[in-house]
Amino acid sequence: MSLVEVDGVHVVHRIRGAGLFGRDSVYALTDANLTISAGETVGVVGESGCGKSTLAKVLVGLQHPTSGTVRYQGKPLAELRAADVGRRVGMIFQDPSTALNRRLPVAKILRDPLDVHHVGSPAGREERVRELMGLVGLPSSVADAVPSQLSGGQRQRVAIARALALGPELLVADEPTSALDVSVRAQILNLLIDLRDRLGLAMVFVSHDIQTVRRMSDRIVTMYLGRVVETAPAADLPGGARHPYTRALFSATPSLLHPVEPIVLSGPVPSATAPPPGCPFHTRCPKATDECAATLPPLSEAGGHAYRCIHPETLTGVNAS
Ligand SMILES: Nc1ncnc2c1ncn2[C@@H]1O[C@H](COP(=O)(O)OP(=O)(O)OP(=O)(O)O)[C@@H](O)[C@H]1O
Repeated sequence: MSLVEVDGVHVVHRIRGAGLFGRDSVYALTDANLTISAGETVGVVGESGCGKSTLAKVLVGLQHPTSGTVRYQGKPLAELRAADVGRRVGMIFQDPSTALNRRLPVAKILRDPLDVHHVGSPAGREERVRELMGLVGLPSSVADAVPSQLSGGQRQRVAIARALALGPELLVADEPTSALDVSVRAQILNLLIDLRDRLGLAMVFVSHDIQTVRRMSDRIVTMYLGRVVETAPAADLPGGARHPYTRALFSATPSLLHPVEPIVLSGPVPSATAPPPGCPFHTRCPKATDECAATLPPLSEAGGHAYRCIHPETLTGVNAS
């Protein structure tokens, strides 16, 4: 059985706008389907506003689906108690400065989830806090420090330790390094990889940095305008990308090891309040035809690779490494 199943999830926000009764609908996530296996790392890529964070929040229960279901080992997330959610999934946010309570010392931040969910004895919780600090490489000397007394990298280590406090099986990391100094990004990435491997965690890794996502992930999900448009084994990318948008994302951040023919996209991403009919990508796609504008492409699936495109890219084989 899969660890997590995202089944037909839609998230629609109602905002003040020009629509009916002065309200607009923002289609943040449309018919998202995804399974995550135990121990698997799934990378999520796409331009700003394409729904990556919404998907991440849906996975941890911070965003309720407008429709559709998220299941953990077959149980709907909406029916799980908070402690059970915490034992299944932890989340790391982009900016540890805003994600941590700035008034609390590190040890208290890490003890809070254990206290709230009555995990073990008080002495056992103290021991668990020491263990968590060791796990993320924080010296015991910072136990009484508040977040403002720590470096950005140390703050993100605290956030990671807190996400692990209840022993989750899945870690959802939403741009975990983009708010950090370039010099500490690699350290935090290496820490995440090390923890994932030591603890056997599944991971959802959201990032704009497609080359890092490719290196870290088993599978890559490409999102465009709230839709999953391609899911592919990371090892098949970029040369095996079938959706032109995935190919375009890789071509925007070229790699010497994995060269991709440049694809220039026309125009901006359409508004999420009025996604175009048919294929959501057709307004910018160099291969679009009238049919693309008329009909949402069906899902084509083979060998763990799925995409929605009726004019898929041909395989270039440039990904061999
Ligand atoms: N609370 C909200 N109310 C209204 N619209 C929202 C809300 N949250 C997200 N959106 C909209 O939903 C869409 C998807 O947003 P989301 O944050 O998931 O994208 P993203 O891919 O994570 O972007 P980024 O890479 O910039 O973080 C965007 O159009 C965004 O403006």
